[in-house]
Amino acid sequence: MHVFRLRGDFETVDIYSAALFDLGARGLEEKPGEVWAYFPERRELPFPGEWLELPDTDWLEAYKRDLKPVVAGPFVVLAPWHGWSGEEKRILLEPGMAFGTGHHETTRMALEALAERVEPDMRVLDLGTGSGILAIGAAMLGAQAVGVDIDPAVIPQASENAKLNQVKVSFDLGSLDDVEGPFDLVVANLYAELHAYFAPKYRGLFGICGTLILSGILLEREALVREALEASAFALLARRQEGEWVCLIYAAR
Ligand SMILES: C[S@@+](CC[C@H](N)C(=O)[O-])C[C@H]1O[C@@H](n2cnc3c(N)ncnc32)[C@H](O)[C@@H]1O
Repeated sequence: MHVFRLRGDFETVDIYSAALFDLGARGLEEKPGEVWAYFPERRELPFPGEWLELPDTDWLEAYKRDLKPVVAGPFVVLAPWHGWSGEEKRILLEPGMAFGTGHHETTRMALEALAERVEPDMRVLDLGTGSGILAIGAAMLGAQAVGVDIDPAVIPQASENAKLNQVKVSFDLGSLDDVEGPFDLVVANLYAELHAYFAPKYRGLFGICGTLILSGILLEREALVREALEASAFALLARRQEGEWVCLIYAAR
């Protein structure tokens, strides 16, 4: 396993975290005075830091050991070995290499927004599904959920996670040009620039109306997304913020 060490803590490195995951990072871990980004292979990175080599198994074992249950709205996200006595709906995830354990603000806010908007039998698309967590959450709320991702490595993991939770979700390799709408609700935890680029295409995923939940937006790039969405026939319904991260909920009109 290859580790890229960045100076700082989760808070100072947070501005890079979405970009690190997009460039192939499989996990981030805070150490005293630094943050370790785990990569399956070395690559050029546009951030200040240095590479370190680790035996493959160490980080995954340490990561699993330190993983804690996370509550998000009516859900709790658990690893299969966690106990939980609360009333929350349990999303079980086998921690693997895919993004989406519920520990990131962007995933938690998207789950909370889904819980407020999903109704039984809605057709829901999870664009950039990672571990499948959002599609699985939607299916638990009674939706017919579909998840797509451009990373072939995550599709089997998302399918395994759906089985673990005994929900039916179809996961496919691809992106928004590969899905067949219309959907009643689309959730996408990506990043601001991609939401702005996709804005005109998002409208084509819906029929007459629908709900679009956009997460993964850094506060400083919120205006970019809002301008693009408002120019593409979407009306802002609600906004969530946790720290530097924003989640925008739109109505297609
Ligand atoms: C931040 S993770 C979100 C994972 C999960 N949905 C969550 O909320 O935790 C973003 C995911 O989007 C995928 N992705 C990035 N660009 C994409 C694109 N253009 N189309 C589809 N998926 C994409 C990545 O491979 C990654 O799995």
